[in-house]
Amino acid sequence: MANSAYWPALVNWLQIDPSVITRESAAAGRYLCATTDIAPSTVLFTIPARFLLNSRSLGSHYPNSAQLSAVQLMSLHLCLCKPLGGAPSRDSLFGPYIDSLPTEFDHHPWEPTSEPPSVVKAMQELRARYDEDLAAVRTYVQNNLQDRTSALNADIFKWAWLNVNTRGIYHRLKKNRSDPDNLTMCPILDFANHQPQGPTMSLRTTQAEKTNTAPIARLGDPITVLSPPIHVKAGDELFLTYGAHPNSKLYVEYGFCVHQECPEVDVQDIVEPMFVDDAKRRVLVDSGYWGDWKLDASPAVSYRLVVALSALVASQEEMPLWKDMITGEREMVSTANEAAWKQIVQMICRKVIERAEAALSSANADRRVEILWRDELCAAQECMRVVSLSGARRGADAEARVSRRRCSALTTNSVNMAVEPLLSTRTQRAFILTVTLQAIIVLTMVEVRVDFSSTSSYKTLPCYLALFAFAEIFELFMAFDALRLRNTIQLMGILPVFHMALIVFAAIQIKETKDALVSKSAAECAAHFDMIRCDGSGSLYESVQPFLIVVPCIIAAAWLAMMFFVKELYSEFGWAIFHVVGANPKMKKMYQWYQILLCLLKFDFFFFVAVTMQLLIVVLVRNSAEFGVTIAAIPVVLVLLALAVLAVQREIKWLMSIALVMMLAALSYFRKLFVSLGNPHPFNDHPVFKLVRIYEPSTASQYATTRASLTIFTIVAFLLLFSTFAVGLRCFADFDRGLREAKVNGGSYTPVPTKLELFGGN
Ligand SMILES: C[S@@+](CC[C@H](N)C(=O)[O-])C[C@H]1O[C@@H](n2cnc3c(N)ncnc32)[C@H](O)[C@@H]1O
Repeated sequence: MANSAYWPALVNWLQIDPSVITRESAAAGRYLCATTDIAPSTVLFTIPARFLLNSRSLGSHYPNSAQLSAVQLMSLHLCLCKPLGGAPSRDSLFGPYIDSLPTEFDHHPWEPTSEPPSVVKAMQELRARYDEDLAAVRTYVQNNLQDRTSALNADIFKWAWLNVNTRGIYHRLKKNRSDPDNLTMCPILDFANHQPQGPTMSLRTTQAEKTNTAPIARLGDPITVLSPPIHVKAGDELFLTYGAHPNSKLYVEYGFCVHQECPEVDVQDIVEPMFVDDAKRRVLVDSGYWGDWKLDASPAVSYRLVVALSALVASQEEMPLWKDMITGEREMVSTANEAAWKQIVQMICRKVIERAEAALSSANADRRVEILWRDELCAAQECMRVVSLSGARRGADAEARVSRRRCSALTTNSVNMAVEPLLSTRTQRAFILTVTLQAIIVLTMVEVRVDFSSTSSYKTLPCYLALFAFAEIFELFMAFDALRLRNTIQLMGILPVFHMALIVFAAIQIKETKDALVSKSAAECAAHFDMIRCDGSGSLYESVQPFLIVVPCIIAAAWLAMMFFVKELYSEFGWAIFHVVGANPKMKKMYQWYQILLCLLKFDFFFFVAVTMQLLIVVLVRNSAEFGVTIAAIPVVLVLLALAVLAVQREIKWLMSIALVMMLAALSYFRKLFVSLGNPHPFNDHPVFKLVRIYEPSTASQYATTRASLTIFTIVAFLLLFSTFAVGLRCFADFDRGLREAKVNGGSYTPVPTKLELFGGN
């Protein structure tokens, strides 16, 4: 039958009216698309079990079919029933379906041409699987179907086998979930092309899968296909995700490549020859870490490769430490060992880059092969960048320390919690030194050189200085904390945002201080000079002005230096995240939200204290009820913040719920305070605060600066708390999804499956 006529015959045979149809494109062959607008996750069609081509539906039609695997039996049936010479298939069981299959696989990669070595190896493995199946089917036919031996043509068998391999999907038919015979071909669904990300169709969980047993019905369960979880318009293509496969696998198993965000390279062909020591090879084989070693763009090196290379460079004495590492008892063998394997990784990267560049410079007729080489180049370049930033520079230091460390490393059983000990790299030390130095200089100037004791009536100035000193100490704490936790988000929060705000705040204070101090006109000062209220020679303002100007300059210079170090630290900490939660992109995303929340909670603390400080120093009347309420609020809020940290770290749902509700209450508190500050009228009857003094004409000028800064601080505190609440909800949604275990287990690195491994192929 002509291939274009398959569709009416197919739906007629299936006796369904699906809201989908097939179309054809030059790039991806036939594909499924919607015939009408479709609501999210709606049933598109159901294929009854008798129309599914698998070991159950075929088994009873072949004698001793248990001698064959599902792939072999399905391939045999297709081979015997292939439509020939333009006529329809003569198969009474699946004829209309077999007529809808592709007529040839000319473009499917079969003989290696100029693919990367790991792809060539995968192609050879696929061929070995094919040869084995062909041999098994030949034996079976000779023993059971003697009259059909001439029908077993190798070319036709290849066509049949490739159909099964590219169109077979997982379908529960056996007792054991991992039985390779849980495989079927499903009419209509098998027109769906692959899309690695984004909303795709899905299959309703079958009864057998729900009860985790073999299906009760003789032919198994039907397959119900659901539309993507979004609105689909008529004419839109409907995709499936075949699995989270790299291009090498898509190419070898399915014959196509797609754009990959995070390509990877299998480097077994480079690493294997490095193991000249048979004993180490055996250790890796016995522990299950032999092979499947990859470099990728993120996080750079697969954990299996880390384990293998650590063993490769470990001395005999270090092998017990290596064993502790793979059982999760320690993070790494030693700093020196890590530096050494990272150097080998760089060497591997160089080799991959060289060979990829050579392959890409020679014209390649096949676009797919070009993509495969580009993936290798991209993954190796990115890996090289990350590893050289994180390891090479400190490799030299580490090697110098190696002999000293080796003895102690061998005698200690302590678990290394971090990738590198705190402050062990030059970048970390330089970063913290910069923050500390600028804090010391600024604090010294603020506290020692600028004596405002004589201006105690002007509360604005001591308040500003107290705020500034607090901000410097807070920044120092945050910097240490970010390094300790390898928290890149916190680093970003400190630098471009917080430190920049400090510069602006310091710069504004030059004018604010002048406005607050110099209240007499030049004429008044000429008549009667007042050291505090006048400007000019001998005045207080003249003595503090140089410091007011120097402070923002120092902070700005420190900002530039810190920017440089943060860039380096960012790459260095990429490793740490990998060590904490592994390579899984979903897990990394969850970890990033978690880091953002912790960071926001710390900034909440700062802004809460800053607002409270200003209220207590300049606004509230001592001995008033409001003063007491504000003092009492301090421990409550600090406990709230601490509880929120605990709740998110341990994923305690009830505690997190309480923390979120309290955040909402605190938001309304800040909103009220903000409304009060924005109101030009006095607040004698404000329920919480009496901000009267700030607006009284007699004292208004003294508090002008504080009013502005208090308003800004209140807005920022409100926005921060609001963001904390929103991010808190996001993190709450991630509770019980494996992040806590990943953090606790640290070095287990078990990849969490992120996509349905739907289509066949191993
Ligand atoms: C299950 S079939 C899908 C229907 C198929 N296109 C057809 O013409 O019958 C799988 C095959 O579709 C093609 N394919 C699927 N997804 C693709 C994609 N994203 N890009 C290119 N080809 C794709 C490949 O040839 C693959 O082996």
